Amino acid sequence: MTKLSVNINKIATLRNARGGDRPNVVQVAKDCERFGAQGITVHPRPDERHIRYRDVYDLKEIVTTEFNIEGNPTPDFIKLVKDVKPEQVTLVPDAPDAITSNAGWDTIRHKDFLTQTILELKEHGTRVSIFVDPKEEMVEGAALVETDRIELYTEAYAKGYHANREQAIAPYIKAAHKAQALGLGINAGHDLDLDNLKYLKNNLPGLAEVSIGHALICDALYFGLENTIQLYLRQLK
Ligand SMILES: CC(=O)[C@@H](O)[C@H](O)COP(=O)(O)O
Ligand SMILES: NCC(=O)COP(=O)(O)O
Repeated sequence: MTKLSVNINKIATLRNARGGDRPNVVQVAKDCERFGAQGITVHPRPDERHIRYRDVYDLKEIVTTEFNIEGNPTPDFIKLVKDVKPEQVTLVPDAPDAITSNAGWDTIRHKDFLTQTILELKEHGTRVSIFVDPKEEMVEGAALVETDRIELYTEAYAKGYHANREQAIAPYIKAAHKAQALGLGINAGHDLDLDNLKYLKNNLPGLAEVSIGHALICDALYFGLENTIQLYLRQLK
């Protein structure tokens, strides 16, 4: 079964727009779980443009499914994860000023740093996933840094889907087969939506979890949050 983890970054974007507490991030997370979400994902960025570190502590108290914290493993981020002890942490090599995540780890070049960071986090009882491009050599590198899972960065798939979905998914299938052969769990995320999700799910072997935020929250503006979560879950059946 492929689990749906709802990324609620954009709820915090809307909340921050007025400086108040509406929409309430904690309440939305509770409702997402009540509507069927099998996980909650947040990506606290150094500039706290959307999810703030305070939100992460508050969410830890109420998330009853799986809490997945994504981010660049800066010292502040590592402290946050150690304090909160989520079910999963996903390490992403984002530059502080990146408008959004835009690359996977070079697991070969950063082998020592990733290994040390991953072991430190696993010692705190958190499952570790690392954000990687669909390149077999990067997956091979991931197997050498003690990570539990990889998260395949699906922006390229989403961009190529409408033009030629067979071509768009091909590197992801190869990367997933390589990950399975190496005993790595497989997550996926970034720019997944109601158009491209089912094809990914049906063709990617061993897909354990998708984390979806931007498109899902945009869809909820038209279809409502409960209905939208149900629509995404139906794509994963
Ligand atoms: C790693 C990943 O793909 C998501 O966390 C994405 O980066 C969402 O971040 P924003 O909501 O800031 O775009
Ligand atoms: N890891 C991907 C994620 O959490 C959400 O990405 P997106 O759906 O907002 O592009």
